[in-house]
Amino acid sequence: MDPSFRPSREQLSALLAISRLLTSSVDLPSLLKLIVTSVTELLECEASSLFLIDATGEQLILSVVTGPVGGEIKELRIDVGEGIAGWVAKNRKSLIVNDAKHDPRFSPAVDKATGFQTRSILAVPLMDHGQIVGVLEILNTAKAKQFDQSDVDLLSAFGSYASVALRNAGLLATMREESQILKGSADERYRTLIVESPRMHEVVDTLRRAARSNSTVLLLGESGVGKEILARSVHNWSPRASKPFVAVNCVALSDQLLESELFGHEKGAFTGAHQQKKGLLEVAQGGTIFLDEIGDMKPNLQAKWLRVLQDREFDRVGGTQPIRVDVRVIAATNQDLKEAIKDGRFRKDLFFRLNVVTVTTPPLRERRDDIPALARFFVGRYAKDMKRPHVSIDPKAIEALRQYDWPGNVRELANVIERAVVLASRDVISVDDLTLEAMEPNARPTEELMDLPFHKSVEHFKRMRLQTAIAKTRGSKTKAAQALQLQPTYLSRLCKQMGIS
Ligand SMILES: Nc1ncnc2c1ncn2[C@@H]1O[C@H](COP(=O)(O)OP(=O)(O)OP(=O)(O)O)[C@@H](O)[C@H]1O
Repeated sequence: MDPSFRPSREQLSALLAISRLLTSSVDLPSLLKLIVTSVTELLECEASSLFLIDATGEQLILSVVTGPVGGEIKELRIDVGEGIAGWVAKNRKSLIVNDAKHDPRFSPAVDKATGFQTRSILAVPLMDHGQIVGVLEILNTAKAKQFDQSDVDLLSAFGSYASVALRNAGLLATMREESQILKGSADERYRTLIVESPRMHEVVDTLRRAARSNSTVLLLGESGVGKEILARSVHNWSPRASKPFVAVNCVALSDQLLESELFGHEKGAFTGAHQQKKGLLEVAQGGTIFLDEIGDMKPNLQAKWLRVLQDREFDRVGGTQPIRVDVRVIAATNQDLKEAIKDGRFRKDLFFRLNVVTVTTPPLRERRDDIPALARFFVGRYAKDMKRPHVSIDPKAIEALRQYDWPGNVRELANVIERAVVLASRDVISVDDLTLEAMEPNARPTEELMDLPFHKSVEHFKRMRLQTAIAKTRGSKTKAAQALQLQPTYLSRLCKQMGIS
């Protein structure tokens, strides 16, 4: 999105409302629908369609369209580079074509599938952490309206919300797509591990040694300290590196879904189980399975995991034949498992099975020597993502980061830097570009929000709603989620992303 884009008041409040709507939708199909219907309304166009990039990154799948044929599109895949959407995906640039029939990039294949007769079209890329995830198109068929730069700006702003909402809802879809899971180990965000402080060197030394064996590893530490990146590193250092790494978040899914995702199911095991399906454990065969937030696993599943850890075998849901697996298990939690055992929430025998190589990653405030290197690393990453290659950070800003307490740890630091890279008006990020105070409950009046730059205002607003709701319920995220009409798991994810502890 063009950083100089200043939406009108009406556009800003429409975008805020849409952002709320999109972030409160938790399942992928309804989110997709919501995206195309709200963008059609916001941009006052006749129709819109959304393509998502497939697991190979080489094709776009037409995922949803508005208009008369909305519900019943035939599956359509186009190559990256083909047609308008393909051009946008390939070049990662928005494109206006006001006379589609005479533009050589236009391909009639999409019109055929959607039933549209496209006259003018505007398409923008949907990006997430520097990677293209899809293309959003709006179009007119009968109307003679020409799209212009103001439409590009508004659609791009909308697109950045849509990408975040897709990232949030994508978790489930990702878990269902085996190829995506396998690709997960190459995820950009987890490729480089920064280690500077003596305490992190100790952690890494222990884990490197453990990586050579098949021992179960238990990673403890506050949210956002880097447990998942360490788990992926253990996998990469181990002899299993060429095999899959499968990450499973134990709180993101309902009990029943988590069980069938993990263990798979036989045909007819429950309503909707039309065919046999492999579970993630089988997908991880020969590799590593990472159980994130294991402290939140329900007792019934804990018992099944105990069997996997003891005997390396399990049954599919509805199955009678035990299946043997060869997987290395890494588990992580930010909970005090000993407390959880005392409260009867966690099985003691499972804890003993997990507690083989146990490593606690210290919070960022206890290893401040990591902060400068991490900050520079994130500046480089986001500068590349935002196509601002000359952005750097002032030593005084680094010092301010060193002094801060980081309740949300490395994730919070990454968020602060991302915001600074997006919003900084000059090429050197200064102390003023860091929104460290934003961690305080913030009650800026709406009027004041309207005067902030676009990204800042939306983020302040979201943060304010979350913090106020959590404060009102004296820290109960479940009650706060109820008050905000969000799923508790989704609220937890939002808090995590924004570094709200
Ligand atoms: N040492 C590090 N070097 C580079 N990036 C890091 C490092 N530590 C954490 N990060 C980045 O910070 C973000 C948060 O880290 P990660 O997801 O591993 O934390 P976590 O402890 O698993 O969090 P949670 O408990 O909330 O799941 C990720 O984007 C990760 O890539």
